[in-house]
Amino acid sequence: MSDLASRITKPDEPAKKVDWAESVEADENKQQAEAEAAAGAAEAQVDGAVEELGGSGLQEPEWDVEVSLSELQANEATPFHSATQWQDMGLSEDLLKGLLALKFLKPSKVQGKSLPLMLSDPPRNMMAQSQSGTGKTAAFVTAILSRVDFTKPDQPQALALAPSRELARQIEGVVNAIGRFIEPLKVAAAIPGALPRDQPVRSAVIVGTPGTVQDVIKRRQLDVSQLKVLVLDEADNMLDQQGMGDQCLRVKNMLPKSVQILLFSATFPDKVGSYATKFAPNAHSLKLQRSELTVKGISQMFIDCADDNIKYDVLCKLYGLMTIGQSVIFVKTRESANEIQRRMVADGHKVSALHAAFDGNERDELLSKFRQGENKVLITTNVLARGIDVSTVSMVINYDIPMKGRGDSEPDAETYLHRIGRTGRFGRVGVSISFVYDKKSYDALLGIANTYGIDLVRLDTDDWDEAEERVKEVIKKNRAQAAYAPSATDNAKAS
Ligand SMILES: Nc1ncnc2c1ncn2[C@@H]1O[C@H](COP(=O)(O)OP(=O)(O)OP(=O)(O)O)[C@@H](O)[C@H]1O
Repeated sequence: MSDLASRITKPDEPAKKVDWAESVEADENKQQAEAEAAAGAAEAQVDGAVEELGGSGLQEPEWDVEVSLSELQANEATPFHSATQWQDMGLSEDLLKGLLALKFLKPSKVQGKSLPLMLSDPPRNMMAQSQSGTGKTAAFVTAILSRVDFTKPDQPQALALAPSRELARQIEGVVNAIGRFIEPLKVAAAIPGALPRDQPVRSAVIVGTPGTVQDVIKRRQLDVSQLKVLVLDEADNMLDQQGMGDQCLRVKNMLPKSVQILLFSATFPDKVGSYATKFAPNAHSLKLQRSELTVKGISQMFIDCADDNIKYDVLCKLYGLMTIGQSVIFVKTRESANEIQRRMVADGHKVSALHAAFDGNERDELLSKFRQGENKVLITTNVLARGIDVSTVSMVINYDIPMKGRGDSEPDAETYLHRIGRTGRFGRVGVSISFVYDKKSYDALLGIANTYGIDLVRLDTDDWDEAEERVKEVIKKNRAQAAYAPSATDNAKAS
């Protein structure tokens, strides 16, 4: 393990022996006492947890609030800071009201930078990259709602495509939430089973998956003659030639030539870069360096399991931590998702599985229960790796390291980044734990760590008390103060 060792940070504190149940109880009491003090700061952040965005509407657990969102947004070093205000962007009153009602008090960096470019006239294409959980959805939804002419509410004018039905539904929710003061606002979801067959789509905004959208256009259910904006969320995934690239191109070719194309993702690997440039020619571009891609609030850890069987035992040991907040466990196949769920349930744990073999309604219901906090642990495949925003997710487990290529020959660094990005949303902290168990999985994780310059923390399973304490500490911190605090040199420069 010498190579990975150079990327590994060992926990620095000495192992602390604590009784797990006692420490949780003590922490709960402390949290209650701290809750009131923290309330002011906590109030500054309401996001995917709010009912309007499909969340439970409950306040998040009163974990230690390390730093308020307003402090985080004031810090230029974070992706949550913007030099501009919503009020400077020429948005309509209704839109401003919608953003502020969601307590989106200030734009994030990607919002502040991309919106003026997307809204400039004549419209120009845009390719925008920003870390996971930094508000790309609100950026393109605000652009869409600024471009639509609401005197023609039945006329399709904007189309957003996403790689999964869950993400399309989520974006539909964000359009309705940000546009709640716009009258009349009509949004349709073009996902399998959601649109009545053979009836025209009478909505100004359509959010869908590429296959279904292609079908409804072909069947002349969707009149695209006046479409002004096309958004591809998770654009690198959507344009991937091995996946949905052809479908997206066919959809684009059926739209008016003048359509403004907006591509958003946290990752734009070189491989799709040139294709994306052809798909959205002459685009404004906001790009990140590879080293900027990891979200600082996510503590990335790994566990070296002796063999494949041990992975399951380790997972069960982690169960107590998984249910402090909410957790997502990523596995390679639907079959292993089912199998792990079956075993865990038989062993007395409450977990659900969600993958593409379930029918649409079942998938909607499962995710809705997870958003509401009814289910705390979700076992899934890459179908939920991208875009899904549940702010109370505090832990992501890579039960299988994501792989791609023929015969899973290469590590899938982009998918790793998207998977771990299901936690640490908009400045929160979270933990990701990746399991390695043989040379292939070890080399794959090393490759990913090298790609992004990640310092992985190794969790020592010989000392569970210490491992648990370490993870629990991170989960309980509501904000990433340490990670985003300006360094001493930054302070010196500023003064
Ligand atoms: N300006 C803002 N102020 C406060 N919260 C915000 C703001 N913009 C977005 N959020 C919240 O941040 C969270 C993450 O946003 P979003 O899902 O758009 O991230 P993303 O960049 O699209 O992530 P991903 O790359 O994973 O798709 C959401 O819960 C959203 O409600």
